[in-house]
Amino acid sequence: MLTRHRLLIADNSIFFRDALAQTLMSQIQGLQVDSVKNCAGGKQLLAQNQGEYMAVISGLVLEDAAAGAMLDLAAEYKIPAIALTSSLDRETRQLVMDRDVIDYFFKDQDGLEGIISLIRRLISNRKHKVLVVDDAPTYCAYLSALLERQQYQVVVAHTGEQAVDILGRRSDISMVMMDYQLPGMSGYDVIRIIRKQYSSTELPIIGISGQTDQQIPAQILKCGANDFMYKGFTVEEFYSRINNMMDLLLSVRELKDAAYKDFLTGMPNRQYFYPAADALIAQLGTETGELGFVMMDIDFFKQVNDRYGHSIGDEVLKVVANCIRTESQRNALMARLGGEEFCLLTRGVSDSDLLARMDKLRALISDTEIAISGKSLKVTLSMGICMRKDETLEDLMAQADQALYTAKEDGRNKVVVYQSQSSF
Ligand SMILES: Nc1nc2c(ncn2[C@@H]2O[C@H](COP(=O)(O)OP(=O)(O)OP(=O)(O)O)[C@@H](O)[C@H]2O)c(=O)[nH]1
Repeated sequence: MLTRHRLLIADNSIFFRDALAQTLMSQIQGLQVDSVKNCAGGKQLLAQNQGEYMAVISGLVLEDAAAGAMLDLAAEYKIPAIALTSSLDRETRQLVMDRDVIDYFFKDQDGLEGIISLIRRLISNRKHKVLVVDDAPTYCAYLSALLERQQYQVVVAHTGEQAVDILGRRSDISMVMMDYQLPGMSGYDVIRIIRKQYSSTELPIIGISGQTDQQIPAQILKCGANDFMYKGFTVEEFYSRINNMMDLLLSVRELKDAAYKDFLTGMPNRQYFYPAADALIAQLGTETGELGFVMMDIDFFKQVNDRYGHSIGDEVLKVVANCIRTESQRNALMARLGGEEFCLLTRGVSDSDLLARMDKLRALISDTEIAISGKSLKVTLSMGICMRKDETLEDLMAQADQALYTAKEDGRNKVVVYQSQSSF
């Protein structure tokens, strides 16, 4: 479902207002923009639509109010404010920075592009949690307020032990801001512990220090932090460093997605699957937990391509992948191994449960009417299952493959469980 976001623009120039609103709406999906020419109009909309606006973009000077009035109004409603200005002399810059604005832009083409990327960033920031680690509650509150103004979600820890505990329990933290001087476990120790679990591109850490000792940044960076700031930073420096770090994180995630996700179905690909499956099997170690491997293959898929064309074949692959995803999500590692072949590795699912779930999936696919470009078709899926303990991935796959071969030989649209020679 598309999430909707709403913005308020206030500016004297109808030309700039309209250009900005149109460009933003055309470039950012799901964005709704209201625009007003003065502070009175802005005041009315803010009162009418409380809790609706993700940001206010306002000219510094509006025709009916003192300079910066609309930005102050946005701050009263706790809405991030972005200033528009035609000049940036020392006095104007001070006027902007004295307010709770998250950024300022010139009213020109560069400014327009800057605003678009900032709004995109704010929308993206909403999905990210930053862990702030500082023993001083007032400083924690200050950092949290700065981060929340950029729409980040904030999680707070007051000691190193708390930070380690939070990161051990939840993997949804995107970045850590860490004061190095903490009671008990030091910031250095915490960073070293974090780095054993997460690399610097998986979880960026920005070290912070209230002391001006020049040894501190070097030591923090050597322990594994990505960046460092002294507590006397300016707001612009703070946002630049945070945003640079978030850009790095997102670029790495994009690269990983491109390398490990099948571009057609969005499922993990074989490059992702093999090491992840090896790790899952190794984790099992001496534990006595059931391990199941399912090899799946769409029946007569060549005929689908031959009869309906390759692009419809692609759509069929997506539909089948979605069925596999929704029916197999619990305790499973799944992948598109290639072509019309998918696989599933389960852990801790009993033999009878796995067989029942796979048969339900088989029935779901054979019953699904796939409607594409005015055509309607059905496909079936054959599956081979191997349910064993103490097997290597290679053995599991070979045995499931053998069972899949039997399912195809027996007429397809079947789930066959591998039987070892000794059980005959
Ligand atoms: N549309 C589409 N077709 C693909 C893709 N990858 C592989 N194929 C096709 O999948 C078909 C697989 O055909 P076969 O291996 O002969 O198997 P089958 O027709 O499914 O027959 P059985 O497996 O024996 O039931 C080939 O025609 C491939 O070209 C893809 O990404 N998109």
